[in-house]
Amino acid sequence: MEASCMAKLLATATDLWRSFHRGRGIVAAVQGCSFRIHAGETIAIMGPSGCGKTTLLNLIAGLDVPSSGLLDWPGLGSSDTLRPERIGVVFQSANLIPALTAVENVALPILLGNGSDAEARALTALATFGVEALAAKLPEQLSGGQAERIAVARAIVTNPELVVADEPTGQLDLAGASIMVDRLLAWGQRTGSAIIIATHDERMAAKMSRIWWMRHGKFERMVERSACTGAG
Ligand SMILES: Nc1ncnc2c1ncn2[C@@H]1O[C@H](COP(=O)(O)OP(=O)(O)OP(=O)(O)O)[C@@H](O)[C@H]1O
Repeated sequence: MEASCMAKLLATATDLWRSFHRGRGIVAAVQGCSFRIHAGETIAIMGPSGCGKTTLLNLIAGLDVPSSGLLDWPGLGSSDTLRPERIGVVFQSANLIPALTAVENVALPILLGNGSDAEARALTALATFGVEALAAKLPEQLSGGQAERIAVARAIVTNPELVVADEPTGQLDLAGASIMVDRLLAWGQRTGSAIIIATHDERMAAKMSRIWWMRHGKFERMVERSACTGAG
């Protein structure tokens, strides 16, 4: 699905700031960012280490609250009902639960939402990323790249309208990263979901319809390839 300004507005932010106390000082990790995210959009957040990508993703996913500014999810509901149904999250370094098998990890968001057919849906999500054969493995038996594929399967298992992924391909080689992102984008096209990934890899970012370049907590440059420019 091609995103357009007619597409459902999922999230909107105006002059978003997030600061942290560190020692005696304050770090302003996100500084005055404004944007809109529509259904079907694919967005890469790029920029040097420490520029604020993870902090911004955590705000968009409702995992953290801004220090100031407005953040709203008009198409997704209130901030306390966003996850796991409406927003799927891929954390940096996969973050699988060690005591659960791959399929149990992937089924977890469905079980948390009291959904049905959790195992069957988890197997389908694993198959989307070609890792259904790993269903019975524990995280300690997986390579970093396999764990990343399973973490992405977990993020899409509830068919969320927005997927937020923090460096989801860091452990994969170029070919593996490309296949995984292609499968995620194909899933997004089928479902009409929006996908935002933070990445250091320009080849992955080039697959997305928008690129937000960050520096020192601010949007330095926004590259828009789709008709809908949601900045500001
Ligand atoms: N909980 C926290 N407490 C204090 N400082 C923090 C906290 N979280 C992030 N920061 C600081 O905010 C800034 C932005 O960090 P963030 O993790 O968002 O950057 P990033 O672009 O995701 O980096 P990377 O590419 O290395 O993952 C950094 O200076 C970081 O040290």
